[in-house]
Amino acid sequence: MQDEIIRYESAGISFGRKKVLSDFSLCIRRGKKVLMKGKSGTGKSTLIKILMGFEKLSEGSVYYRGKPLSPQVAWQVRKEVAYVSQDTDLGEGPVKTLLEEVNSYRPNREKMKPEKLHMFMNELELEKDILDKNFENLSGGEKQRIGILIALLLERDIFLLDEATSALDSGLKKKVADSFLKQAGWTLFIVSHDREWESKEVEIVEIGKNGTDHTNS
Ligand SMILES: Nc1ncnc2c1ncn2[C@@H]1O[C@H](COP(=O)(O)OP(=O)(O)OP(=O)(O)O)[C@@H](O)[C@H]1O
Repeated sequence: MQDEIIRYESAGISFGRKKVLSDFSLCIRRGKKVLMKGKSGTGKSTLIKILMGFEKLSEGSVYYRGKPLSPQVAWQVRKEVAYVSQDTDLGEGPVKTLLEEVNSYRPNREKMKPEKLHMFMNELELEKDILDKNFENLSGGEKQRIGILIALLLERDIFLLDEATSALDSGLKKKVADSFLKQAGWTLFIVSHDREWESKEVEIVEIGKNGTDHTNS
């Protein structure tokens, strides 16, 4: 299908002898919002890392825009998709400098418009003076919001959000979730334990304890 963005087919994940997930199938089409829920350790984060090329499937297949994942396709994913990981670690240095560094990667160049920066900072309730602070010294919730800020500044329309709001207070979780969910054109693959993501726009996929097997396609 032309509008297919991500598809797992009978995917299985093992680490050594430990089977984490088996026979998992899921298709995410353009504009869909999918929330993956399930107990800790069921392989949710790993499924996302596989798309980025950070981990590999042990069984089955994964496709991006209809193409089986290969190192080249994983590279395409990294250029086209905004990924917010569970713990945003950008190292040390002033936030402003880190944002400029992100901007220096060729595919993202000229994307960081100051007016956008201020609009997104406002939405994320980030004060201007955070730009001069050392990233390392920020709170967990502030680091998380900088991760989301970067994802938004990249102006992409496919997002992989791995516990992107876990350290935020409930009001802010809701605000962030709503601002992502209202974008009809965005494709969202969300891993979260936060209830704030559960809304009518979202398809919920439950992953079982021993690797369940969700098929929606
Ligand atoms: N590189 C790795 N090497 C060995 N084991 C790993 C590796 N990555 C993940 N695991 C293990 O695989 C299991 C699944 O991890 P994963 O982070 O994908 O789970 P999760 O469903 O996202 O959990 P949580 O909800 O706690 O974030 C865990 O038991 C984890 O310890």
